Amino acid sequence: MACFADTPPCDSALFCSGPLLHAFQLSGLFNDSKTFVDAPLLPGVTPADVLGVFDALSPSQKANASVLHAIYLAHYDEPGSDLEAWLPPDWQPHPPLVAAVAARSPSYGAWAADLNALWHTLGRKVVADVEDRPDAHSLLYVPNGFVVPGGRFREWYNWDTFWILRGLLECGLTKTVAGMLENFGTMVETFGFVPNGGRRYYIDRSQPPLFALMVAEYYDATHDLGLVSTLFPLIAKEYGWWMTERVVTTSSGEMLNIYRPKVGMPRPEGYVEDLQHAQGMGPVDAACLYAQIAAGAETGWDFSTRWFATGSDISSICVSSLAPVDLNAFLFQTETTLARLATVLGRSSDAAKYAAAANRRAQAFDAFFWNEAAGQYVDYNVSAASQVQPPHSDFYVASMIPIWAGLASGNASRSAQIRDALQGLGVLDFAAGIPTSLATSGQQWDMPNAWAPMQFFSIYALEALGEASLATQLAKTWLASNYAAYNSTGLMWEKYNVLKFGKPGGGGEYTVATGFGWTNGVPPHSDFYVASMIPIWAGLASGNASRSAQIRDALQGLGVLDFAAGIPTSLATSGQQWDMPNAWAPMQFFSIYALEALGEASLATQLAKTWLASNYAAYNSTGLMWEKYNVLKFGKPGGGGEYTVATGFGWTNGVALALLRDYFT
Ligand SMILES: OC[C@H]1O[C@H](O[C@H]2O[C@H](CO)[C@@H](O)[C@H](O)[C@H]2O)[C@H](O)[C@@H](O)[C@@H]1O
Repeated sequence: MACFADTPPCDSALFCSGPLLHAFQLSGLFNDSKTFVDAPLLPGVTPADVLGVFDALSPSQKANASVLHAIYLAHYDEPGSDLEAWLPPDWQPHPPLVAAVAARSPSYGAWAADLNALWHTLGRKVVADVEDRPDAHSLLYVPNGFVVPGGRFREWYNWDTFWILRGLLECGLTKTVAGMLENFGTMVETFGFVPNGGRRYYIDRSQPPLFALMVAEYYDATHDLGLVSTLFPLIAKEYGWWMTERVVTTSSGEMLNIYRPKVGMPRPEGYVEDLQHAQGMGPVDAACLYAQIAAGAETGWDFSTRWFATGSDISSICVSSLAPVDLNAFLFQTETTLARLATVLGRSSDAAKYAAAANRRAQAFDAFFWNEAAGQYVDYNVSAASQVQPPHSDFYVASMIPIWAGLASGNASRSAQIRDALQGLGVLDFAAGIPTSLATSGQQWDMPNAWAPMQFFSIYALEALGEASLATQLAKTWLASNYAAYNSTGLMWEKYNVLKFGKPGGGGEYTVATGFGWTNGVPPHSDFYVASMIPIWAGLASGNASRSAQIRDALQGLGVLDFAAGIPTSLATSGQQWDMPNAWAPMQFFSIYALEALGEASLATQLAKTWLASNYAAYNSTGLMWEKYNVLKFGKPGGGGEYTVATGFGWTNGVALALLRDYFT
């Protein structure tokens, strides 16, 4: 197994490795390891400034959370403040798809209209400061606006973008798609590949390669040969990267692809978790483990028993010795697509070269990945020179991906065998979609989670098998479950529970996110309006423990309790005063006592203290109490709307006095 001791994910002493990162991540100041590494430096602050202040601390100060918190407040801006809300310029309120769906089902038509409004909520652009001061940000600069997944995933993601682009194209946003493809082109120019996501802490690894397929989707929707001919050398370059940096040669001489980032340190965005996984290990074993954890993230399946040698023990993760069935199917599709685009562009020798590569890979699929006894395509263990005997689950949904890629097409007996195997395993019989695996491990890429991209592959795989009615049934079940969850929560979710119709999934390192790019939908403008706290303050959820926990999880998933200066009015940046980034005193009041009513006293205390501290900082620097405050900028007044922000200020003072009584006496 490859190990790369002392190799950091990137060369930043703020965002990727080093004593400062270590101290802050272990300080307990952040609920999620990703928060700290998403915070840029304030304007005027340089990496040398903050590193200098940190280096001058004594060892005990470096371990003191209050000291670190003060340094954080003085030097760092809000996580995500270097991304601005961006409305795609080609967005249209009534795309033809919505009318077509509405004609068959008015309720799904209304839902599709809401999904089209996704692009309002999830559109982002990188602010100019990221280009001007790249070392002050973990965000990577890209020139064009893009669409993010949502929740804690504030930046673009590599393979998520394939489904986001599909949705954008369905809604007619071809210019936006062109811009996002150009962004990826700049990534390949810089790094040789598209990284995992738009942060420098992701540049040590990629994700399942779908860039060529994204370009093909765009070409099929627009026939814009100009952009395709610009991007062709870049998708070819990225394919070359996979064929040199992520390849092994088997003892019989075939080249198979693997996931293998060259890193030997914890993931900055999963720092605390990775240190915990390596607890008790010596430095060499720990470095090997970090490489395998990063490889797990590169698979997009982070994490799953699919990669574990023992049970559900993540410390036994061993990814790089496997040639994953889905990665090799994606590269088969990449080769096929490169051949097709080369033909369209009149590059006949390239077309022949990539068609030959696809042909070789199709043969390798039969030799290495097809398991006759199981009636499935399975991962191949290159180190052991044998197919993986599923240690934990008789089924991983990755086995559907070669079928989607067309590798079983035209083979009637194999198609029937696969269908029988799927029916025998019962994986098409679940209440809410096809499961990720049959192993219940607590990891997010296992039972009971069902992910949108895996439904997509499975539905089109069933079509490719000639099983149209099974495909339709799975599509309908999935949509019905998404719709039920949307109706009851007003949200689209990152993943769903395959056992519980209409319920979100869970497990893994972070609270299930909402948004959500690849699931394709959100409510019209904002995932959250603070008015939703008022029924809770009024006691309408009191005494209902499961609903209270669900509300808390939703608030945490949305990240609305993580802002620098209180709870925001909404997540929509509209320029109106009752929207982001404004925080109003009465809404803090309702929210704080709503959290108490949920039984979340420590969250309530934290919000009360944050709000009072921000009021107090503003008072200290301006001598004034303000009508509203900026939730992104600690100690600063708010703005927007029809008039200049007022001072005085009646209800701000009343709320402050009430909170001082309840939380400071
Ligand atoms: O912070 C933990 C991990 O989060 C990401 O992985 C998950 O979300 C991605 C965005 O939707 C998705 O592409 C991936 O398949 C999910 O497992 C991130 O990509 C990981 O690198 C990161 O360690």
